[in-house]
Amino acid sequence: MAMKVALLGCGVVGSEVVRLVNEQSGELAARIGTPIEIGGIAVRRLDRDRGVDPALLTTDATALVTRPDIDVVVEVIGGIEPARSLMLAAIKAGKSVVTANKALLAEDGQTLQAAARDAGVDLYYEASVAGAIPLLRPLRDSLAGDRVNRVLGIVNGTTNYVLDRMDSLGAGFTESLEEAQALGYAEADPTADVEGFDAAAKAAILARLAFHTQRVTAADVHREGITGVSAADIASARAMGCVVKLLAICQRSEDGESVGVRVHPVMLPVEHPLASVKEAYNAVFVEAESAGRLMFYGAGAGGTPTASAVLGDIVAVTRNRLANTSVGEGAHDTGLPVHDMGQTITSYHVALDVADRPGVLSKVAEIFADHGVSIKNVRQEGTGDDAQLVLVSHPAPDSALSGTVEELSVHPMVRDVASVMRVETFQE
Ligand SMILES: NC(=O)c1ccc[n+]([C@@H]2O[C@H](COP(=O)([O-])OP(=O)(O)OC[C@H]3O[C@@H](n4cnc5c(N)ncnc54)[C@H](O)[C@@H]3O)[C@@H](O)[C@H]2O)c1
Ligand SMILES: N[C@@H](CCO)C(=O)O
Ligand code: NA
Repeated sequence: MAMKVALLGCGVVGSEVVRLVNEQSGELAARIGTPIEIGGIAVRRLDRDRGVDPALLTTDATALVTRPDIDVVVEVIGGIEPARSLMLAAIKAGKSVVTANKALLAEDGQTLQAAARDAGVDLYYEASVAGAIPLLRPLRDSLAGDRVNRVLGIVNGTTNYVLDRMDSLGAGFTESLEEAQALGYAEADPTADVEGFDAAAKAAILARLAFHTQRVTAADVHREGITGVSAADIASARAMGCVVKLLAICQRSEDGESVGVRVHPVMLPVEHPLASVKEAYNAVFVEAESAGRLMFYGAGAGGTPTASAVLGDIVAVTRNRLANTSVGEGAHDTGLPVHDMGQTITSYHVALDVADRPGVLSKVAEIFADHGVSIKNVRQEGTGDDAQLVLVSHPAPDSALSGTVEELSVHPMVRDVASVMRVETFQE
């Protein structure tokens, strides 16, 4: 008997899921041992030609998710509601659920996982982080016997595309964002991309899986987007042999008692493996105690690559159903809390427009020292009234670094803080 899939949403990702399920039906049946069929597709409007059998379309998603013949519900609507209610209704009705919805998982993944455990069904969400890249199941399954200490990644394709265009072509922010939207990478509201909300949601999901701590939600993630990244920042990064990337960083504290989860622009040395990730590609660097460093790379956005991850999950949950089993994810909770950004150890790059006069450098150095921040290197560019001091700090608590910049920004000797950005180092 065929496994029946109900699809919720038929947009960029959903329409590709339909196409792939139909095109690959023979191969999928052979691999799984049973055919997979699309049993129904919930859409908002019936009057659009989607190239699918119109008899499959319905506007009544609630009825579809509880229909007795449906085995697996695939949610690709996005957003919190009605996605959450529909998924909970599906789970309660004994269906396994596959979703690409990072916003919902980051906000309320705990509720969904608990419901799935109670119902003895699966909730799979590989497409929600880094699109096509197999990342969540490697973290959940392959690294289940290891201790992950840090996850560092480019997890938003839109912002990587924009930053890459600004850096490699000198393109403007707005035109690059419009291109990313036209290519189907951006969220329905691209503010979610450029202000870092999308990456923050993914960071929360990654932190939960990496550190087995259920309590991380998107609200716990320190978030800064890329709207403040200027051409001057990108030029400053270049002068230091760096590129600017928006990174999601999930890290255990030194004492192992808490975790830090953050998303912000970073100056990354060109020799760092993440620095060469171009266009809308994603890449995630995982540092584990026994496995060492691992890197996952590939297409993080776009309808077809994302649909590939959705299909992989459909196959996995179908196999589990046939074996009469489910994963029961989220039952083990280390309860590790999230510490404040201020406590996180970071390094800053600071470029200051100053006058080239005696005493300026020593005053700037004194302000760093007053905040307990040690300077790693300093260089001067230009002379006279157009001088710029470029300083890179040693690692220090983020609160000490932001305090230093705050004091510098109001000091009469500093004409302007031309660029401030955190710096990641890399040792081979
Ligand atoms: N596009 C990508 O590259 C990508 C990558 C990874 C994850 N995702 C995630 O996949 C999900 C879908 O993204 P998308 O890019 O396909 O979005 P989309 O806006 O293209 O598609 C969503 C579709 O859902 C429909 N919809 C909205 N409310 C509905 C309802 N109540 N009932 C039925 N249909 C409804 C919309 O009309 C739209 O066609 C989101 O959670 C997104 O974050 C997208
Ligand atoms: N808007 C997201 C889609 C993939 O989750 C991105 O640009 O990465
Ligand atoms: Na993925």
